Amino acid sequence: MSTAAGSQLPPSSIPIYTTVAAYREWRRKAFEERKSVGFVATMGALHEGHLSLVKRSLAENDLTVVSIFVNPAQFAPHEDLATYPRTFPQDLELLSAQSYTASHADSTEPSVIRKASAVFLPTVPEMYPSGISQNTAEQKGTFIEVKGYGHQMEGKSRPTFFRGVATVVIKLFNAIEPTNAYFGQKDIQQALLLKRLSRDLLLSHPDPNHIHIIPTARDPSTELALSSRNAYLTQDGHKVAPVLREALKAAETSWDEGATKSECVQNAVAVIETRKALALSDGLNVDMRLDYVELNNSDDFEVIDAQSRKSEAGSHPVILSGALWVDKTRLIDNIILGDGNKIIA
Ligand SMILES: Nc1ncnc2c1ncn2[C@@H]1O[C@H](COP(=O)(O)OP(=O)(O)OP(=O)(O)O)[C@@H](O)[C@H]1O
Ligand SMILES: CC(C)(CO)[C@@H](O)C(=O)[O-]
Ligand code: BAL
Repeated sequence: MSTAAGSQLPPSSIPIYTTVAAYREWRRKAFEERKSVGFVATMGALHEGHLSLVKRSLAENDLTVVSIFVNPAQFAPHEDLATYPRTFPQDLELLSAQSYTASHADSTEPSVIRKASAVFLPTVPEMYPSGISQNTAEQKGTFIEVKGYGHQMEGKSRPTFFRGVATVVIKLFNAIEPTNAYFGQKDIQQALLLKRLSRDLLLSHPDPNHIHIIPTARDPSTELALSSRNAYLTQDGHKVAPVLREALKAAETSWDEGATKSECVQNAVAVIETRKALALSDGLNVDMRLDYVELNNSDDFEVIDAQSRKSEAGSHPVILSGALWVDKTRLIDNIILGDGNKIIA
């Protein structure tokens, strides 16, 4: 299949658009034909987590667009932009293999097999016409901040992260004009913040109710949350990485049993400390550093009170989340306490 601009792209059964102008030609036809467009934004190095988003989009939309763009603005200068895994030919193969059979309500009509309709693969200058520095003090041009919602949780450790995410995602929404967009629960703060961005900026493509949060896909045997950065883990790193999920599960159990927030966090930390000690005695060559375990209100991301308990929170969703460094890999994970159905849908 020919591509809009690229000559060095691998052969693909899915059209690849590298410019906004070429993509818009395609999108115009979809508008004219009144086709719904589902959108999955990614940074590539695709895995089953990304594919679960693609599957949902294929099931719920006539057409599905996947973007692959490693966004410099969301990486701080000391972070891993240069080494972020880039596996485009493999990504295309995985995407090409996804399909969904849509049957008509009227059973006399033949069913339709849906596959991803387009890949949006822009260059950095295409997305940042005014240029882009990872150093926010040097940046010029237009940036988006969702004030008050980007400094807690992940934003505490990555202060410029959500500015970079909000900026690139508003650009992607403007370019793609999706009917529906799909984001993963693994990055829960990101997904909720993007819903807020859509609400605050009165977006229609997508409106906040058409931004969907999909449960975290996990390794079936260890429950480790799938993540592109897991590719950085060594063999020993893989052995200890599931402990973040185990720690969060321990905190969830404590919460359900009526413990205070502060006791829940202590229990999670204890699980990680025990695993660290075991790794040492087993002679594993691995460096584990807990970044945080915290419980935050799902509305405003503020930290909940140390003495809060489940009985006070009721069914209102609280985000139990954590980040753990295993050598150079920063793992994140979360569990929604309370009524997760108010968030994940
Ligand atoms: N395990 C997962 N389950 C469901 N969705 C996921 C999972 N991992 C990532 N996603 C979602 O896929 C989308 C693209 O994410 P991204 O390309 O950054 O992948 P990633 O695996 O999260 O990478 P990273 O290692 O940088 O965190 C985001 O909406 C993200 O939340
Ligand atoms: C949403 C996103 C594609 C923006 O670059 C990225 O933050 C991600 O992959 O989660
Ligand atoms: N999935 C989050 C992308 C990032 O950490 O940059």
